[in-house]
Amino acid sequence: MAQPKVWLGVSLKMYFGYQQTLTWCRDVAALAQRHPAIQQGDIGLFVLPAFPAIPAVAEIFADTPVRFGAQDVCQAANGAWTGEVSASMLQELRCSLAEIGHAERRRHFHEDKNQIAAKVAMSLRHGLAPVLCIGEEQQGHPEQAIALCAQQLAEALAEAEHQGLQGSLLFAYEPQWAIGAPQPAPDSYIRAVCDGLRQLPTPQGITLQVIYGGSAGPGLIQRLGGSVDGLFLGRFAHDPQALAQIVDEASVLLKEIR
Ligand SMILES: O=C(CO)COP(=O)(O)O
Repeated sequence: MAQPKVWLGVSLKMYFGYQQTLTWCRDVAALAQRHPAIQQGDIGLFVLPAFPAIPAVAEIFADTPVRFGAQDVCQAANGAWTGEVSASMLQELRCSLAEIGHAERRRHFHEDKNQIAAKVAMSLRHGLAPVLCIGEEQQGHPEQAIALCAQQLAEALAEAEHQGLQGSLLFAYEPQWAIGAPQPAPDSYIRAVCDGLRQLPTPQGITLQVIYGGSAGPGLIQRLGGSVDGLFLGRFAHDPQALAQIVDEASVLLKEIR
């Protein structure tokens, strides 16, 4: 299947309970069913619920183009890794994506670059597109952010390159200072950084699309224009109507710029 021109992804983090997750996903499934740009594959919608909800979410999205995946994946294939979930089990559950290296996991669970590189490789090995989260801690100049992200991207892809793995990767540029904030990073800042990130080299056989996350919500995708390949949403997609508005904005943008 061709890659969508615009991605809209939502991580539910640990905000919703089980039933609340399913109710929200049913609303998203209905949105996907009625929206031509999603049906035609121009907009790729994906949802990352908490692990226990994945089988039920898979049922809800079964007859829709909505992709789903996990918020994390184990770096090891299987074995004595209490509390972890393997890439192969996610594959069995029909996940197509695995989020890796979110700032909250780096902060609370001290995930380091070696773990992240191993998770990227493990995901690609099992046909899961990594949603690789990278972003600077403090706001500075766009050039500094690009340099730091470039280094983190190279580190995250090192193991996959070493193993000669192929696949597509979503690079979620998430400046840490803009996550959980009242508003996203300034438009000009996001555009400058994402324009730079889209030029970064990748190992042969690995393709990359850049999406922005960090207090993204209605109005942002149009302001960013063609500088990003989509958005990675959190809180501001909890209201299904807000998500529907963002989908509408993305389809207007597609008509304008592509
Ligand atoms: O971290 C994010 C997406 O994974 C962004 O979350 P918020 O949009 O809630 O800041």
